[in-house]
Amino acid sequence: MSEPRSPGAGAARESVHLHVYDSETQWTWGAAVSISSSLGRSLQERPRARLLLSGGTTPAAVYAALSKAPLEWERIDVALVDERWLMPDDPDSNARLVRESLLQRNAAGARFETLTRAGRSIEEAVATANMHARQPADVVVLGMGEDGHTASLFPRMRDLDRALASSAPYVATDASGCSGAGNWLRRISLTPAGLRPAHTRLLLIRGAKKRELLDRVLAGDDAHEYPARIAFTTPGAPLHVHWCP
Ligand SMILES: O=C1O[C@H](COP(=O)(O)O)[C@@H](O)[C@H](O)[C@H]1O
Repeated sequence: MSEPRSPGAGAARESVHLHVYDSETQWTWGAAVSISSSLGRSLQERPRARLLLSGGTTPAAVYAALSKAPLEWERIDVALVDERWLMPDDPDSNARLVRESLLQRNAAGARFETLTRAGRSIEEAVATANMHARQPADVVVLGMGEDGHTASLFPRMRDLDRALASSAPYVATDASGCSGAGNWLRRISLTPAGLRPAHTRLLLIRGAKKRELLDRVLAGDDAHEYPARIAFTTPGAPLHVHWCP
């Protein structure tokens, strides 16, 4: 890892643990076992555990592996790190991805909170998400786009400042002007304030491009350049990065 630019930033990077796997299969099972172990520990300590999941193209195999974990899934609340302003059954929604990959097999009995719901405005959806977020997350699974975004916090996004500085766990975002957001500009996203209380943080990434990007992300601390930096600059739990080629 690069030399820290300040004692504070260095301390944050020291709390990043990189788990490297040789193959996608090992990565899938390594990450799934890590999430499952954390949830199991939480269930020993509390009546319910809370799991926040990202969407995108990376995590489906891990979620499918996790769905086979022998956990008391009826005691687990599954919610989303972020969502495109789409209904939960839309094929491009993160909710649909989680439902089809995780909420199957042993995990079919988990309680699932979507961020969007028919007939609900985006402001109402954010208010409901913030109410649910009063229960701190046990495990947060983050992703990172090739532009360095995480959740729905995109570089140069119009209201990135507001989202990064927000004291609310979730905000509505407008990703206009950020090509990484694709056709989905209106979104709901976890903020650093929402990430902070989580007991366990994971970042799931694959491929050479994202490994190079990770090095650049870890070499600085400005979340405006790479919002994915909130994963390790936000005070709280260490970050476990799971990567395979
Ligand atoms: O838009 C999103 O992208 C990120 C990263 O996705 P990936 O396809 O590069 O893995 C994801 O973490 C986020 O939940 C999603 O809404």
